[in-house]
Amino acid sequence: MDGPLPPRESARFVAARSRDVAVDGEGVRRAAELLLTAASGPALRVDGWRSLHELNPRTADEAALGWVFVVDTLNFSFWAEQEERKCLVSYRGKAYSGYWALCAAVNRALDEGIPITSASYYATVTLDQVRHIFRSDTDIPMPLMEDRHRVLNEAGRILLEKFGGCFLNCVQKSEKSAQKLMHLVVENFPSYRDVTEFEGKRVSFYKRAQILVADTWSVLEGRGDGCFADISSITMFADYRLPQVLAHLGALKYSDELLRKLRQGEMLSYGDKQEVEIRGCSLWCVELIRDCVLELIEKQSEKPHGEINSILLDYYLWDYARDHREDMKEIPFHRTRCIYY
Ligand SMILES: Nc1nc2c(c(CN[C@H]3C=C[C@H](O)[C@@H]3O)cn2[C@@H]2O[C@H](COP(=O)(O)O)[C@@H](O)[C@H]2O)c(=O)[nH]1
Repeated sequence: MDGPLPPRESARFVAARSRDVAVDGEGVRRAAELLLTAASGPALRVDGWRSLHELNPRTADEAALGWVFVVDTLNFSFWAEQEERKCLVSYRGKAYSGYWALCAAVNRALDEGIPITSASYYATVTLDQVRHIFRSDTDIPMPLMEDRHRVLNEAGRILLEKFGGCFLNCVQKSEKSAQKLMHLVVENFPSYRDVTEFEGKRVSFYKRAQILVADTWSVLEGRGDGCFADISSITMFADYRLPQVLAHLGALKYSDELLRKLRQGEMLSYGDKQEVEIRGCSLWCVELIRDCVLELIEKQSEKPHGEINSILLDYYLWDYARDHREDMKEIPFHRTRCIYY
């Protein structure tokens, strides 16, 4: 059986048939203009990944890649049932939530002498140890703890069996191709197989596999083993924050029926028609925004130093969503519990 449509083609297919979610041309242009103002700044640069985020690794070595691999293996489903009662992890005097709580817990474990980024450790780590490592300051635990334990054991065992326990070996097998690395990850690590069906077609968004490639490129600052010739073929990462910020910017429109569901906090299952429409249209929307940004850059005199791609636009929009949480309260995010995003 042939594989699923690749992410970009999946998004195009879904967006063309979507009924409850639509990409808005005017909103795409407005979002592109917002991003253009950032294009010459530090945010839309591959070396921004480290300098802008204090929890990210300070080095560009094998240990840093090991950190990226274990974090992106667990990079899913942090949203809380009630925004005011959520998992928090304090690290070096600062409390973090969501994705950053995951990073803070990993760094806290390393400081405590727990080798959480070592495959030989997390291949056999127990559920109780995982609960301790990712413990919350509040009485609200990080969601899907049992799933986190399972995917950690699975990823650790496979990394030991197939790549000598070292993610750098997997990166080097990709021979500086982002697509090859993404497929190596999806073929070897089942928890990364973000594939579903839409109107009879198998579609893929590969959110965690793509962000793993992007974070590998970022932690290596696009140099050496991270100098991927085809890095711009990686799309945005179809999570639950990007749709929210794209809707907030007017680039994505929801039907009244879907908006009512989202406002009521109704859960959508992974693979539901409306859930796939939200993810597919978001991915397609960022592709159109990128095309628009590149068009606008063509028209202006000074050019940004490096290539603007969907990864850098995604990172910027994701950070924007976190910084504008208050302004976005009216736009709910969709609630899906799964290990894929
Ligand atoms: N589209 C996209 N989704 C991303 C990321 C990140 C963090 N990555 C980079 C950002 C800074 C670092 O430099 C990392 O490289 C996490 N997520 C997703 O968001 C959700 C968590 O959200 P909240 O509950 O608010 O923490 C969850 O699905 C998580 O998987 C990204 O960048 N883009």
